[in-house]
Amino acid sequence: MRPKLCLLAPNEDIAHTAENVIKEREFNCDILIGNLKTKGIELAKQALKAGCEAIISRGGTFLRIQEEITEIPAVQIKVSTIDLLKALHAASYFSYKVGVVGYSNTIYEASSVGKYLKLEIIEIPIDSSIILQDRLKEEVNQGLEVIVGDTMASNLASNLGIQGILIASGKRAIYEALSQAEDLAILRRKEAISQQRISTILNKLSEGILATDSGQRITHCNPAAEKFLGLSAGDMLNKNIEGILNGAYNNNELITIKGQQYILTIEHIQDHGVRNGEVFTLKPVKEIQDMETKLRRKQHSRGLIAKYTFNDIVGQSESLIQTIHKAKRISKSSATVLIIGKTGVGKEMFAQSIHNESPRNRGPFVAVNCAALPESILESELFGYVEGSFTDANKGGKMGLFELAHRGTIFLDEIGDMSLSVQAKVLRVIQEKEVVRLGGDRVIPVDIRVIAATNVDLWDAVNDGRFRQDLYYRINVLRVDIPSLSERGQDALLLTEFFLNKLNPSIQVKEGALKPLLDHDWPGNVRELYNFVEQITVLQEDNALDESAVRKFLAFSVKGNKVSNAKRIGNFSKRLTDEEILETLEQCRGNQAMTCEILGINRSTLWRRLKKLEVNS
Ligand SMILES: Nc1ncnc2c1ncn2[C@@H]1O[C@H](COP(=O)(O)OP(=O)(O)OP(=O)(O)O)[C@@H](O)[C@H]1O
Repeated sequence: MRPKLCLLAPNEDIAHTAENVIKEREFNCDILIGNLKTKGIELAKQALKAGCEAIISRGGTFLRIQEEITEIPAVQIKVSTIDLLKALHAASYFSYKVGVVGYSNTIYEASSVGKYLKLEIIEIPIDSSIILQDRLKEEVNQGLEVIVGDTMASNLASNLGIQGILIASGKRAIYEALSQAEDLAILRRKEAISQQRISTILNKLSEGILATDSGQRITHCNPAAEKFLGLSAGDMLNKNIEGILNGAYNNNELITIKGQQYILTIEHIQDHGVRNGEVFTLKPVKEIQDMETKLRRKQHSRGLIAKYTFNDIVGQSESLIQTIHKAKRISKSSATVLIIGKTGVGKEMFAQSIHNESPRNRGPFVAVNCAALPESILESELFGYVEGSFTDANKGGKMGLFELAHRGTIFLDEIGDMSLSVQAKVLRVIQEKEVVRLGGDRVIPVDIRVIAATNVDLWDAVNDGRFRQDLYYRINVLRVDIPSLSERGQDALLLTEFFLNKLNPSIQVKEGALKPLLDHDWPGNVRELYNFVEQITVLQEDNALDESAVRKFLAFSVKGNKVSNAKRIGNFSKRLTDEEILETLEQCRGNQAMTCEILGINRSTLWRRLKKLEVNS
C-alpha cells in the first residue's frame, strides 16, 4: 500500500495543479487548502492524527510544519526555475527592479535568471515575517514597486501597496515534492520496523543498556537499566549520564548501584569516523557468577554435590555430639578447615556436612583423595592444564579441580600424602586464591573454601620434612578432631542398627545380641563396621540375629581382617592354604567378591586357585 500523503496547498490554483498530478501518478494523497494565515498548521496536525505519513507544503508554511510536526517527514514544494522565470517575467511588466522574497535556493536562482531578463534583482531572504516586513518597507522607501514570492510575500506586498506576484508551483515541482515525500515515508516505515526490532531486543536483554549522544545526554535506555538504577525512562532521557551513574566511570569497571555490583562496559558510537556518543552496558555480577558456576559444572561430568548433612551422622555419644557442634559453628565461616581422624571415622561425611551447612552450599563440592593418585596425575587433576602442555594433554586443555570448586568447597583428603612440590602449589592457591594451569600463564581467580583431612599426625610429618610447615599453618586454622569409633560409647550399636535397617530391614535383632560389638576396638572405624554389617546381611541364614551369631561373625571378621592385613605385608596369596580358601568361600556361601575381600586377594588369583582345585566357579 502506497504511503498516505497530505499536500497543503496555499491556494486553489496550486491545489488544482496538485490534483492533476495526484490523479495522473496515482499518489495516495489528500489535498488541503491553507497557509500560515488560514490555520494551515492546524490542518496539518489533523492530517497527522488521521494517519498521514508525510506532509507536502510550501514556503513559510513548510518552515512552520517542519518545526512543529516532527513525527513525520515534511517536504517542501521547491520553486522550479521555470516557475521562477514565469513570475519574474510577469513582474518585469511592472518594473525592471524586482524584489525576490524567498529562501536561499530561490533567491540564488532568481539572481541568475533575472540577468537573462535584464532585471535588477533585490534579494530579500526570509528569516522571520517581522524582519521581512521591515526589510520590505525599507526597499519600498527606496523605490521598489514589485516583488515576487510565496503567499506570505504577496500578502505583505498588498499591505504595503505595491505589486505582489505569486510564484506558482507547476506540475513538475509538485510531482517532485510528492515523490520525495513518498520515498521519505517509505523510509520512515522501514526505520520504524527496524526501530521496533531494536527496542524489542533491548527490552528483552537482561543487561542494562544506556546510550548517550555526543553531549553525554541519555538518548536510549532499556527496562533492565530502569530496574537496576531504580529510575524510569522519563527520569533518565536527556539527562547527563554522569549524574545517573553517580560520577566517574571507566570501561570494564566494577560499579555498585543500590548495593548490587555490576560490570560496566562502554562502547563508542562512531558516525563516519566521528565519535558520536556511547553505549553503556551494565551486567549484574551475580548473573555472571551464576552463569560461570553453571558452566563450570556443565563442563565436568562428575557429580559435584555433597550428599551428607549433619543430620545423616548417626551417633549420640558425647564426644560425637561435641564434634558436630564445633563443626556446625565452623561451617559459617569461610576459613580453611583441617579434619583429623583415623581411617573410616567419617571425615568426608563431616566435610560434606560442613559444606552443606555453609553459605556456599549452592556451589560445588569437589573431593580429591591425595593418596590415591600418583604425583603427576594429582597435579594435573588439581590445577588443570593448557592444550599441548604434555603429550597426552586433551585438546582444548582441561579445567582443574580447584577451578571446578569455584564458589564452593574443595575437600583434600589425606593431604599428608601429597608430595612437597604439589604442596607448594596448593599453598599458592590457598594464599593467592588463584590458579595457573600447567603449561599456561593465565592467572585464573578462584573463590574456594578448602577442607583438608588427615589420618596421620601432620606435625610429625612437618618435623620429618615431609610436610611444609607454612602449609600446615595455613590449613590448621579451624580444626575438627573426629573421635574414633571406640571412643564413642554405644554409637557402634546405633550404627549397626542403622546399617542393618538400611541393608536388610527384615533382619530382627534379638535383645542384647549386639553387646559383643562394644568389646571390639574397630580399627577401621565406621567403614569397618559397615562392612561387618554387610557381611551379616549376606551370610545370616535366618532373619533373627542373636548374640552367638554376632560373636561368630565377629570372629570371622577379625580373622578376615588379619588375613587382609597380612596380605599387605607380602605375597600372601601363595601362602594361603587350599583349605583356607575353600572354607572362606563356603562361609561366604559362594560369594566370590566377598571371599576375595576377606582373603585380601584379587578375583583372578581366586579364579586361578579354584581352577587348580577344579572347583566350578
Ligand atoms: N556417624 C556416621 N553415621 C553414618 N554413617 C557414617 C558415619 N560415619 C561414617 N559413616 C559412613 O562410613 C563410611 C566412611 O566414612 P568416610 O568416608 O566419611 O570416612 P573417612 O574418615 O573420610 O575415611 P578415610 O579416612 O578412609 O578417607 C561412609 O560410607 C560414611 O557414610
